[in-house]
Amino acid sequence: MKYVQRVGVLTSGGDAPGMNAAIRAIVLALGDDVDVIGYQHGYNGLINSHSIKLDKTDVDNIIHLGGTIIKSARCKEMCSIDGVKQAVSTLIKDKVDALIVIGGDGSFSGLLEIEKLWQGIVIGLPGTIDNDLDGTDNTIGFLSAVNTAIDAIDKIRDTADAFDRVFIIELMGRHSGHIAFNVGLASGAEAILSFENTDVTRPNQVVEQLAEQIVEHQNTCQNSFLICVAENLWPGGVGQLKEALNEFNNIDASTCILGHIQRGGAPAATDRILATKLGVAAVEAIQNKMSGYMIGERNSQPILVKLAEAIRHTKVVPDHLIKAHQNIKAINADSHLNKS
Ligand SMILES: Nc1ncnc2c1ncn2[C@@H]1O[C@H](COP(=O)(O)OP(=O)(O)O)[C@@H](O)[C@H]1O
Ligand SMILES: O=P(O)(O)OC[C@H]1O[C@](O)(COP(=O)(O)O)[C@@H](O)[C@@H]1O
Repeated sequence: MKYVQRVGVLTSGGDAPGMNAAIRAIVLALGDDVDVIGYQHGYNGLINSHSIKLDKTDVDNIIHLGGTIIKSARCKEMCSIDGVKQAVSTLIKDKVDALIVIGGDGSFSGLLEIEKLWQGIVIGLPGTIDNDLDGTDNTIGFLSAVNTAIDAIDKIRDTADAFDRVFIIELMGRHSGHIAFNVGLASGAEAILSFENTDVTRPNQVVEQLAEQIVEHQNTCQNSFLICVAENLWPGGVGQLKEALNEFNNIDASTCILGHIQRGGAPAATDRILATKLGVAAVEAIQNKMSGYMIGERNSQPILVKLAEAIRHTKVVPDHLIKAHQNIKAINADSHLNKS
């Protein structure tokens, strides 16, 4: 294969803090001799041939910015063979030698479709706040989202404490509980309801147990009670859970959906460093003519994971985190009972 002269980059799916830091690292590591084309709005940019040339000056002072300077999107057309063919024809027309896609498992599925029809090098960088990609300890954006949510919940705790209120807080992650669990643990939530520890096929049982826990807490320590709930877990949403608690035991809970604030804001230090490390490693992989890999991180070291492996299974919340929450809950309940 000839020397790599032109590299395409795009960001796809939900944006994640640190995507800009990754773009910066890629452009700087490739240096002046390689052209970088930023395809805009995810795969739409490839399909509709919307792109900008990226050079060193374009990535000045972006390491601290949330969002993505080349925009992101979800692109339905890419899920059809015609869309994939169109994307490939743009890569050929633009004489691109390698394509780097920063996104999650959906975006990597798109990249694998491109790989089937295109001779160039394809590399994925894990960019999603959901942290659900197998083969990497963390995805770019996850820890920033966790920090943002913790900041918000600390504020909710103040007002909840002032009124001894019950708050149900919804965290992002439609299919995975990494955000809900990590945020719940770090904000000291009294309850965490996530895919890994909640059987929503038995909603009455869940409500009964939760209500018991709330009443016991209110009787023993008279303080706020925070419940972190993963998005898309409870049938009908957190509003329905509030209603169910009210109907079951007259519990008056407030709800707060943190929503997209979790995706915005400056990337945390950890994400700036992760994105820079992985961006540089992506360039190294391209220079070594490695194709079909996600660049992940294991024990602080960049690693290459086959794209197909990275998306085969959704990464689940580790058991030790679930246990840690259970143990803390039990110890907390005991100590309040002993005091009363
Ligand atoms: N099976 C697929 N084939 C081709 N493209 C896909 C496929 N699944 C997802 N994509 C593309 O990737 C985009 C982002 O996927 P999505 O699941 O929304 O986010 P993420 O990449 O963060 O998981 C989709 O809008 C679509 O353009
Ligand atoms: O911004 P949208 O399109 O409403 O999507 C919301 C979803 O995107 C995310 O923020 C990120 O998901 P992806 O990275 O998989 O795209 C999810 O946590 C959330 O469920």
